[in-house]
Amino acid sequence: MIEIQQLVKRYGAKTAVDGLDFTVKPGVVTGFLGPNGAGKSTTMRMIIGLDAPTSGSVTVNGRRYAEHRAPLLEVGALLEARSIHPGRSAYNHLNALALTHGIPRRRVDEVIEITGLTKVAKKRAGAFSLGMGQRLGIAAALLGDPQTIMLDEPVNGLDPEGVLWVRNLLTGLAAEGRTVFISSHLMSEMAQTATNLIVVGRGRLLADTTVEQFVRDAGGDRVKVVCEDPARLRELLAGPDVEVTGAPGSRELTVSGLTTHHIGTTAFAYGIPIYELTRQSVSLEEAFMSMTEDSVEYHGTTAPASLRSAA
Ligand SMILES: Nc1ncnc2c1ncn2[C@@H]1O[C@H](COP(=O)(O)OP(=O)(O)OP(=O)(O)O)[C@@H](O)[C@H]1O
Repeated sequence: MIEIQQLVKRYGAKTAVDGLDFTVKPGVVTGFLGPNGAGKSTTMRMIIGLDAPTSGSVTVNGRRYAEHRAPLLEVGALLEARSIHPGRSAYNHLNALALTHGIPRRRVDEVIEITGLTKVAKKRAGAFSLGMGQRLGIAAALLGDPQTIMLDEPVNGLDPEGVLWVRNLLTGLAAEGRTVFISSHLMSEMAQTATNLIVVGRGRLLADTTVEQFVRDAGGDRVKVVCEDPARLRELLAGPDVEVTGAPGSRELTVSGLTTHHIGTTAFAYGIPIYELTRQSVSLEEAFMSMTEDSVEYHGTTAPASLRSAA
């Protein structure tokens, strides 16, 4: 369990983290989302004591990171995948870490196997591809068999097979009851891996929710209906927490608060022909973009200035 209370981090005039409050619970994968510069890495660095908060507190399993007798056995983290000596082999890197933390050598072999590095374990890490480096970083994070695992952009540089591997690994670790906290700005990936979501923008908390609720709040439960008698269907569907909209003269309605099943069976019961009945699913990507549009630090343009001024 990671608990963050009123966390603030300032670098001179820049406030990177601005009063964050949230808890990362065990047993599920929690995604940490936010646009570039939102404060994700800074928050993660404070969780493992690499940076000190300006104010507020961060604890892992009830204690500050530095107060744990064997922090590596408590929290495994991947923040900088490339923070390894290039001349050292993966095996020697992990073995050195294990030796300094009282971790048995067989655990080194185990994490090498779990992360699929067996064939390259004796090679110089400097010659590793980005994906192999990422696997090595994850191996180091798992070395102490920690209850809490925190990974910054874990799928960065991985091929589709690697992405799937990380997804299965993380959901498996969470299923064992561990706390799994991962950052990304790849919404689509997060949608498939995480159950809970913490969304930040400009250092502030924008949402502390589930992936399901996040999408639903963004309008993901709307149903498009095209039918013969929209005015009549509208009357039949009316009820508390149901919203039906449609333009006059159009056969199309947009319904929220009811399932396609309910709408279809109601129309059928009253003999109203239905021409289309579609659940309008908003992707996590769209939901995220609409939530964070005011907190993106670096806006790109989608068209050259000449085209925009002509439009
Ligand atoms: N050591 C530092 N000195 C000054 N400013 C910093 C420092 N570290 C981070 N910042 C600033 O704090 C803000 C938050 O940065 P941070 O790296 O935590 O964001 P992030 O959400 O991890 O972004 P990204 O997705 O790009 O990795 C940014 O504006 C960044 O420029």
